Amino acid sequence: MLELNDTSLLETRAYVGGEWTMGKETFPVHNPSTGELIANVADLGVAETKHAIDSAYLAKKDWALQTGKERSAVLRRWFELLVKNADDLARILTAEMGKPLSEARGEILYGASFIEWFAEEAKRIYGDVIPGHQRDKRIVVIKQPIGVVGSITPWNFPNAMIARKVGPALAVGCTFVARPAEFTPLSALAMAVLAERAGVPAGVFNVVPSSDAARIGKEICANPKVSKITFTGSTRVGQILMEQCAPTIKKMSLELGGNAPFIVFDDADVVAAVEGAVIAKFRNAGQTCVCANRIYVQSAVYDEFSQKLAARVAGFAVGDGLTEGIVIGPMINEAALSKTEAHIADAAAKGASIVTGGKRHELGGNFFAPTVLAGMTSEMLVANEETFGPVAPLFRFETEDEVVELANESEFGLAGYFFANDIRRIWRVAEQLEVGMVGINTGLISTEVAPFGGVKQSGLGREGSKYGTEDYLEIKYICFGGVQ
Ligand SMILES: NC(=O)c1ccc[n+]([C@@H]2O[C@H](COP(=O)([O-])OP(=O)(O)OC[C@H]3O[C@@H](n4cnc5c(N)ncnc54)[C@H](O)[C@@H]3O)[C@@H](O)[C@H]2O)c1
Ligand SMILES: O=C[C@H](O)CS(=O)(=O)O
Repeated sequence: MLELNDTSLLETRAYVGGEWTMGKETFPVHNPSTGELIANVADLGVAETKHAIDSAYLAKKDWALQTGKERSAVLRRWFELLVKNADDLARILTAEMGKPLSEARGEILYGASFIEWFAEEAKRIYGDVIPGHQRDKRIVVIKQPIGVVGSITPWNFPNAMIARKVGPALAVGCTFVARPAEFTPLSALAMAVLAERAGVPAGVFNVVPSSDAARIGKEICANPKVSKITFTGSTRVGQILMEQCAPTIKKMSLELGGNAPFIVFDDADVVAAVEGAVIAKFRNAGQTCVCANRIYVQSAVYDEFSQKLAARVAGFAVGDGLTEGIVIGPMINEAALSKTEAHIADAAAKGASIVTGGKRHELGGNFFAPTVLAGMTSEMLVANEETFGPVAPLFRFETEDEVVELANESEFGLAGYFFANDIRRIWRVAEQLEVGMVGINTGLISTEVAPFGGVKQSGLGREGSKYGTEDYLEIKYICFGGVQ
């Protein structure tokens, strides 16, 4: 049993229209570290999902009529409760997702920071006054909430990926129906417990756990009362959702897959680059959308970098995320392990060498040994697909032009990183990388104050920052005639 200060945060019922309901069915949630059953959670179907959407639709008028300051106060209270309960929320998150407790607590505070940020932005949704085009005309532009937002989110950051969406949505006056990943619904339900305590009105925030992602997703995409879909997950599912939203022309925000290049130039601080690679690659056991997926190292520093990185990786403590000092927790499931194995096998078959790791961990279960591969080439699966596991593939390169071309050889464009000190090179490479976000001499770029998002097939729109409300607003142009 999970040791919580407030056991009421381990909620297994769905939250719809301000009511907690167990529905007719349940589905199990297991701990990926131990395989143990954590809880059986309400398994809502299409009818209940429709009811949640109806509840959000009914609630949207009054919520939008509240002032930004009134909505801000509610979000601020929610933020304060999320922080106050961070330890319990982190334990729930680690239990259902597996990441080390320190990372889970970091995610809770990161997620809360979006609620805090958009509590502030709620008061600053400005319009425009535009000089009239004719003497008797006066032009005003106002911004209004889009309406009901449907949200579908992944298991790897089960708190922050919802917070990054529900924060701006509620701030501007939208209402929200969240369908969390089937592996990790408990974090979303705990957020709903605290939202209710914070005074979020009934129907404004709804959580619809379900084991049938495709069926519930179809309802959310097709329902005409839903005005917008915000999705975080794989590019493959993002494409499905785009097709399903076409008949009703829904607005969409998509935070999709990545294949981040991580480049170490010969003028880099190699020790700093190793630490940057550790965080950019192995955070959440590599199960992060902005993880370094390809590590390019210029020849002159290749041997030093690979030796230092391998030594750090070989020393990682692997185990249950609830255990103090663990750096690498379990992968989410067998499919994740198999994909990681397949990428390593493909690389080895094409000439790569395993510097450390390279196989399932001796702990068994969902644990995988943190891995460094050398001698990588562009023909390998790892170069072209998102591994989403604790594998650091090293590619050697000679020139700046060569590595920029290699880095951009991907249909993905979420994040990219490089370590260098020549300011002219830094500007050249930062401007040329075909990504939405660039980390220079750092492996950790995620923050609520900056616009998070990608280009190419990594998504549409931005989350966080002053730009984060735009995706939840409609612009209305009002023309006053006859003014003389
Ligand atoms: N860009 C970002 O901010 C970001 C953040 C986290 C994860 N991701 C990406 O997400 C992927 C890993 O997460 P995942 O395995 O949960 O991705 P996924 O696309 O398999 O699942 C994401 C969510 O969509 C649901 N889903 C799956 N099939 C669906 C369907 N047909 N219709 C409706 N919903 C469906 C899942 O149940 C889950 O809740 C990686 O590609 C990663 O890069 C991106
Ligand atoms: O998986 C990617 C998420 O966006 C996590 S983070 O925002 O990079 O921390």
